[in-house]
Amino acid sequence: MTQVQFRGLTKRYGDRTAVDALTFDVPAGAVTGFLGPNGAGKTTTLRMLVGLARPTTGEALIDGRRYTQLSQPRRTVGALLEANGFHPGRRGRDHLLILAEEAKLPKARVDAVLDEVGLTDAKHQRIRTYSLGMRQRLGLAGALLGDPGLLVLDEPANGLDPAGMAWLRALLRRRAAEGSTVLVASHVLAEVAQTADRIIIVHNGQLRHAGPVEPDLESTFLSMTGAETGAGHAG
Ligand SMILES: Nc1ncnc2c1ncn2[C@@H]1O[C@H](COP(=O)(O)OP(=O)(O)OP(=O)(O)O)[C@@H](O)[C@H]1O
Repeated sequence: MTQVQFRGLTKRYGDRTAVDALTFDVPAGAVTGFLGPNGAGKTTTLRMLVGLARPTTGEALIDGRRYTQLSQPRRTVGALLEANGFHPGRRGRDHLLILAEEAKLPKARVDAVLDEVGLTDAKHQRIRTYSLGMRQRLGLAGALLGDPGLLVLDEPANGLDPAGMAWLRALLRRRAAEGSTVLVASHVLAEVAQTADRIIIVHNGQLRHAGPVEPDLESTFLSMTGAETGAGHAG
């Protein structure tokens, strides 16, 4: 069971505060949807959780430690933050083999995760030939490689077709049922309503709401994020 805690987490870029004193917990054995308008600070928060950005103040803790203090990060945390960071000329399976080798994970995990994300038939294709949805699946395969107790996913449904979204939902539900901690940032409220147990809503870097998924998620979201929601706060 992997516990995640945010304590006064703050990130400033110059005089812009992207993440503003966020304090909340993410429970194990559940899918937590992380919601907020464009520019609300979701990606920055997740990047700090997985050690890709340094907090200005405060901390993001995984089982009481910062990401950089974890002894086996890939076995503890699986992250999908952007599906563009691939070498286009590399084959899907080779990409995962390199990750496995770096993390000292058994090669057998590569074929297991390729199967889990439905890419077995495409594993020898070069990544440049992959569709966006296939890249998302490859990114997820990388996140699953170390069989981690915590999944941190930023817009994982991007580019997935309806069958892909149903598959992703089942995967996240299964992981949570097995005791994993699953934190998913998304814009797609309908998808979150179907997948998540709990929601966190942020706006202007601040926590606006934390609680179980409610029947009318859209109303909750709109009231917590105010009239600015539709105003295109793309940062
Ligand atoms: N490297 C950076 N330098 C300067 N400002 C940044 C940087 N990264 C993020 N920001 C700013 O921080 C704020 C939060 O951005 P962030 O990407 O975390 O929001 P988000 O909730 O993930 O948005 P979206 O839903 O559009 O992906 C925005 O105003 C953004 O412009």
